[in-house]
Amino acid sequence: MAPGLAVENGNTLMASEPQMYQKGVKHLCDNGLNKLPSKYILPNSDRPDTSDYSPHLHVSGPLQLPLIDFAQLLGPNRHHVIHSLTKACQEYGFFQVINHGISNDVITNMREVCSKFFELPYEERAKYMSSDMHATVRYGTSFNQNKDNVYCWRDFLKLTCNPNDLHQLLSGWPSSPSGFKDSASTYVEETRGLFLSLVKAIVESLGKEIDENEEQLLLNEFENGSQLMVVNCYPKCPEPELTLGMPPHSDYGFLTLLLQDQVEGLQIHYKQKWVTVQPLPNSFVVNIGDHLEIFSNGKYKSVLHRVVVNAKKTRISVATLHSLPFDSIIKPWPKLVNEENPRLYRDTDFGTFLEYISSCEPKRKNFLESRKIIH
Ligand SMILES: O=C(O)CCC(=O)C(=O)O
Ligand SMILES: [Fe+2]
Repeated sequence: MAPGLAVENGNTLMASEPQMYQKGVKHLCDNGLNKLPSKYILPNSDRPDTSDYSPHLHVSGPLQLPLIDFAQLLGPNRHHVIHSLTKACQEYGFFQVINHGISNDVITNMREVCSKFFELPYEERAKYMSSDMHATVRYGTSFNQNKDNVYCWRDFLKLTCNPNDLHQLLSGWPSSPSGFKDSASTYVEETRGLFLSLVKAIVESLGKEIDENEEQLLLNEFENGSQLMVVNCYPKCPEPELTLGMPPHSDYGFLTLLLQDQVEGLQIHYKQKWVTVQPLPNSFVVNIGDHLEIFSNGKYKSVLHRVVVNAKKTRISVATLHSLPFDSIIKPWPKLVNEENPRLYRDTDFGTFLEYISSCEPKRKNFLESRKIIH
């Protein structure tokens, strides 16, 4: 047992508990744990319902998200795929992309360096810890560790990777494990390429005529847009039914591309129920963020999702959040606003979004609600 630890009620506790939790879940587990510390125990109403939480107890089984075959999107069947995309965005706010063209090597290398990062000694990971929500490299724990009363069972590494500054940003990225910077920067560039193709298809799926010039202008904005990568680690949890890896939230960007491993954990709010998304090897789960909800004037909604943890396997996921540049104004696409379809959201600058996220527990969709115009 590490120095400074004391055993109480069969549970291992630190003499100076608050600091211990700031060091993250991985650190806590590495010191031996057979019971969930109270810091992570959610009130009854917020706990994952065990009938939802355990895939084996699922009445209807895990959810297979609508599949978007990216190769088909680039071929003669594009209009069919665009139609499926409209349906997926409207019904689920989520879809799964296959045949996306990002090679297995790029994905495998990324998975490997991410796993290795969380296996590094605590002191090595701690070099990237920062309480500054605006730091461009940030290792941390929970959802918003400065504000959360109950902590989530998650550690993360967040890297800002905006294309215009990527070269300069890279110098601050973890130098250990070896190959991290190479694998992660390749992954960032490849996911950005996929995002740009998906944005083009999403704009098309909104069903408005757009000439080539207009389209190019719109896409140029995204090309120089913002990108944040979040590597999430959810260690094995001694009492998974009492806590969550991530609370219900929507993502603030335009689209999020998520690479999950084979361990189930992601749940989306679908037809008033929490349903587990079945992992599909080497695919990307894509979901609509708040900015796309605003841009589409509410035609597409950002959907609440959360993460449940389990007692058997550590889970690692990589999310890249893509949107317009940080200095942009997020607003409904004028083509979607007319007399019959009045504008439903106020203009919002990106900074206000980020300010909100760092200043409170950004649970559920409170911020987006505050941007709505009530007619
Ligand atoms: O780990 C997951 O499956 C989801 C992660 C997520 O929702 C996020 O990073 O915003
Ligand atoms: Fe998310």
